[in-house]
Amino acid sequence: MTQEDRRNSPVAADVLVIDDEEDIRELIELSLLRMGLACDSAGSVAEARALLDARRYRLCLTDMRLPDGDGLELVEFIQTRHPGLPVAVITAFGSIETAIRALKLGAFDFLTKPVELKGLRELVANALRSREDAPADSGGRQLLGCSTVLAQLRQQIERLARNQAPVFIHGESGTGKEVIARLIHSLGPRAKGPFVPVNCGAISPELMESEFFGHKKGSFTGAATDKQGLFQAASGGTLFLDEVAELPLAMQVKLLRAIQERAVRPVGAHGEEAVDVRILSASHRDLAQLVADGRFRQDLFFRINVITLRVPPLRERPEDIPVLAAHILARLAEREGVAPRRLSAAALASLRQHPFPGNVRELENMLERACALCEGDEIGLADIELHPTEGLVRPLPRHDSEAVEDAAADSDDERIRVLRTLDETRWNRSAAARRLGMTLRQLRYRLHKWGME
Ligand SMILES: Nc1ncnc2c1ncn2[C@@H]1O[C@H](COP(=O)(O)OP(=O)(O)OP(=O)(O)O)[C@@H](O)[C@H]1O
Repeated sequence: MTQEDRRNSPVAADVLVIDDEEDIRELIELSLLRMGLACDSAGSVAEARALLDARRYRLCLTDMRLPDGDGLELVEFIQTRHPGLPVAVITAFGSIETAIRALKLGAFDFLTKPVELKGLRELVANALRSREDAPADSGGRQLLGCSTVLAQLRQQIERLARNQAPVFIHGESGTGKEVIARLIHSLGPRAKGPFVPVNCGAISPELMESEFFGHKKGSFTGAATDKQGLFQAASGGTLFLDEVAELPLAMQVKLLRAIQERAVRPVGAHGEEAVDVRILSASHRDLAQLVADGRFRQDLFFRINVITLRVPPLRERPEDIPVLAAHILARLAEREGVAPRRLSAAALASLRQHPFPGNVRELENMLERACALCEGDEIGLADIELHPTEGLVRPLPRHDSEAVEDAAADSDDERIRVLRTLDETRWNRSAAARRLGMTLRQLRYRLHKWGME
């Protein structure tokens, strides 16, 4: 079959093998054929890219040295254009550094030359098995990035996924805390159970108990039917307490009890119901400091914070920006049904200098805006509109007294900042609050004060 025939063939092969040495290609293809797998092969980076864009594969195996480039380029290409496709590299004996670079870029494994058939078969079987076992819901998002800290974070996540300890994920807004929580859930033994995220800052204090533990019909005005709580909904799976620092103290006591007793009592019910949930939580705030200030209960802090995962802000890992940007641009292009746009070298360089107070979410918003503005297929410096003030915006104080809240809410600058962000997020209040570095409740408070809600 010629490359042209293959491109036009809708039937997917299982594995794409990329090597410029024909006898190695044949050897690999033959062993895979014996495993009942159909192969396509390519002898160069360009040929491989064309096949990857034209057909669907379950696995890709690439040699490192190719006549028009190297295997690392292909690993990067696959992470951005075909995320989710497992790729392994074949490296020359003794070049372990290259293998490590490939793993950091997202390859799942490597083989060394001369290729041993037993090792090859094991690697292929593993790749295909882990794909089949992969749970449907990891939120559809991967934790992308090639920085050393992110590679370490991925390793920690894999380890933590296997046990049941409560994990507190600490990082600024938009750094990927929810992506991480979903990964811990989806890589662990509870993957087939539900993942229930809850934004603790967005539930009104009066309804909190009923939201978490459920209620019985008639237990209060408006309780027209029995209602299941978040704990019951997450039973057998994971309950993710996002913005956990926003929980009122009274609710913290009840939550602690539910976690300790592994049981909840719905509002209006007489007895308790056993629940089996793993608790993950997250916040951009320093919980230990809140404990010291008497704003967060120490006993709950110890319960939920058995292990802390720190997610570094994007400005501490600018090397992740190219991979993230390419991935975001590919996703936007797929949504629009067009070819992905590229970032010019100058645009990329200036992104790497930007402090990104809103982290990956800010990068996503910025690129979405840039795609809307940009006319060609390359996004230039002029399209990315880096507002110098964006980098200077500090998160507002969150636990300060009403007086401080009022002063912040009253300033014109603050009003302009809030309104501009609301416009940018098309009045999606949750998204705007996150970008502004405040809770939904704080945003609502401001809008209410300004007579806008
Ligand atoms: N490493 C990453 N790889 C891919 N996407 C990422 C990564 N980090 C963040 N994102 C994306 O950035 C956006 C924000 O991520 P997420 O909601 O997980 O952040 P967060 O820290 O939970 O934010 P918040 O504290 O405001 O709730 C999402 O669209 C997410 O998919």
